[in-house]
Amino acid sequence: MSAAPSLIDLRSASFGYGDRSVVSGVDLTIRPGEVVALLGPNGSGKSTLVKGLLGLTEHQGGQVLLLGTPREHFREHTRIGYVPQRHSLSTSVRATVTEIVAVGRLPHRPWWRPASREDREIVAASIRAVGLADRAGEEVASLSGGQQRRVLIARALAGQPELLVMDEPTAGVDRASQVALAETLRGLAARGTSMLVVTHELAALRDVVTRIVCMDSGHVDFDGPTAAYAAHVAAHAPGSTYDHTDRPRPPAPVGGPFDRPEARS
Ligand SMILES: Nc1ncnc2c1ncn2[C@@H]1O[C@H](COP(=O)(O)OP(=O)(O)OP(=O)(O)O)[C@@H](O)[C@H]1O
Repeated sequence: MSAAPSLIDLRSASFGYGDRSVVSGVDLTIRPGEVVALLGPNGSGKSTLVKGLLGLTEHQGGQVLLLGTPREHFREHTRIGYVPQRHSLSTSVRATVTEIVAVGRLPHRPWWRPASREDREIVAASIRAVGLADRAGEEVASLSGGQQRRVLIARALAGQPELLVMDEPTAGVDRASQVALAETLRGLAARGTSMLVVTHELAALRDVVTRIVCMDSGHVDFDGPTAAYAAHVAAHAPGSTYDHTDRPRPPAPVGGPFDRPEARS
């Protein structure tokens, strides 16, 4: 086991809304350098879990440590970047890519101090990291949904987080943007960026992910390396309702878990 301090540490954690518990009894540790894919059927509680650990849904039980600090006392929110689900930029926003990404630097300086040269360099590097350097001066409203998603990832990166949490970054965008987003995440992983990625499109991230965590009905039912995930999928009878995508399940697994046709389309 690595001696590096954990970025996320959940012990029997439960999250929900009001009186309703959605996620319960979750143990999860994420360490620096890991790229964890969080999978599970629709409604299994993936978003509730990531929002819960970030303090955006109710913490109903167990322990939640963020960078070693209990969630209730954690104040350094820029150390964990978050790109929420189905979030894109309003087409009515008249701002350039650079201006939007620069917002990610704001928590790092007093409101009255103008951006420093270092701030500007970090913003430019964040835009390069998502492959949008050639669009930096353009208005975000002129970009596709997938490109806007990359702008939001760049904005999170500009905060120089130690962990990047993304809720379905490749969902609902065209195939070309999915490929570009996967390329973006690949580049970040190569630079050692730790990530927790909720996804249904595992195939797109096959060579990026180091570990898979699966949820079912509010519980973690698998947590292990990508190679072991194949056996987990195989253990569930073909044709059962067990499925980590919202598309029809094929009659039998084809090749490895990453090669399932429904995950590729
Ligand atoms: N704001 C909310 N208030 C009350 N219940 C909610 C809220 N958001 C989600 N839920 C409920 O929590 C359960 C889990 O939803 P959640 O969005 O966490 O699942 P998910 O695995 O992320 O699903 P998907 O893959 O469709 O995004 C669902 O029954 C959902 O109706």
